[in-house]
Amino acid sequence: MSKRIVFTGGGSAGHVTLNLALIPHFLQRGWEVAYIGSTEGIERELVEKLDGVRYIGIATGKLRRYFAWKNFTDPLRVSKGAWQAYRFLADWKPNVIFSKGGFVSVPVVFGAWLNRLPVVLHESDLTPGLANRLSLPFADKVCVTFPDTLKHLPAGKGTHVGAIVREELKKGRKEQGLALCDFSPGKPVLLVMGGSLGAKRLNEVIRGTLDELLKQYSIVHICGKNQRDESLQRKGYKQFEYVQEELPDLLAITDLVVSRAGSNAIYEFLELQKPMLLVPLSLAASRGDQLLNARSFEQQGFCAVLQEEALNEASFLQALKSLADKRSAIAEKQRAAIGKPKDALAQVVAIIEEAAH
Ligand SMILES: CC(=O)N[C@H]1[C@@H](OP(=O)(O)OP(=O)(O)OC[C@H]2O[C@@H](n3ccc(=O)[nH]c3=O)[C@H](O)[C@@H]2O)O[C@H](CO)[C@@H](O)[C@@H]1O
Repeated sequence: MSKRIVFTGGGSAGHVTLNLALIPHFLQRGWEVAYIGSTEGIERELVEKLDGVRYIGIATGKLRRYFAWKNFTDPLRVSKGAWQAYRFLADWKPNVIFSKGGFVSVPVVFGAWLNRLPVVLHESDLTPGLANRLSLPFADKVCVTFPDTLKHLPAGKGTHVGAIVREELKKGRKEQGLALCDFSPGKPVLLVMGGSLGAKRLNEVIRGTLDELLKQYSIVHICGKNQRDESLQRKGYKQFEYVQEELPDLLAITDLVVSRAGSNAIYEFLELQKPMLLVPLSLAASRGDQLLNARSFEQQGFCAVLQEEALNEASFLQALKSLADKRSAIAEKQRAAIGKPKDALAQVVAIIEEAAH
């Protein structure tokens, strides 16, 4: 009988990306693959495009750090989701569960533990997120992207595997990228990426400084769902809500990046040697994981950082200028870092296969 694996994780693209890179590998090896995600999250849209993967949508709720009426009904939804996950795992009997984190993953990991199934977690931020911290007692192994994350895990549970960057991101074609944006060759291209969910404040600052920026750059602006501003559309400024198959070609024409500091995105830019100005999600809106990711990259000389609390049009233009001035020094550090390849994907696969035994 073929082996079975359940992937879980969701809520934002960052919690799905790695699963998307791993799934084809298991399908090619003849494993049966199921994905447990939420009924309406981004993971459903991304995973349902794949052939050969069974998608199980479960009810989900969120632990919020602020008041919302949903705080009263969400515990019921989480209990329902936990029951749905438990039932599925008991019936389907997978050999192993791989969890990428995000709020949907906690009941799945708990259900796996009740069914005595092995669980492998993955943490791509420098410090473990809440979902992974809750899942930790029920997991057999944890793979991590940043070496320093091991300090936050029980001894022996964690393995540093490094970042997994989708191969297709390295295969972009410049001519296609320029054609997609209708850009003229020659002018440097600035890519602005507000994380998989967009970034409202960053969008405002880009738009407020657009005339100034366009004097020097062509701009690709990934601004998030329903955040396009058609009135600003003009030659040299191309807006996207979210990109999928276009991303490699857009990266191929990119000279400088302005981005949130989600761990997947910043490791992708590092691998592709893009000097980057990181604007981590504010401490008011998050647990501060992006700030730690960004500071770690800054200490290694891979990027410049501008905190959202200090973000305004003047500070942004100044930070961008200083990034442009330092770009060759940054590129040098980036080249040296990626000169030491580590096959992260193969390591994660080996850890999952071992757990499945
Ligand atoms: C608001 C929030 O909770 N953010 C978290 C989320 O970010 P987020 O989901 O933004 O995560 P990442 O930056 O890690 O990953 C985004 C992924 O989406 C891809 N992408 C993005 C835009 C686009 O148009 N197309 C596309 O394919 C990127 O290439 C990347 O692979 O997960 C990260 C990893 O746990 C955390 O560090 C972030 O703090």
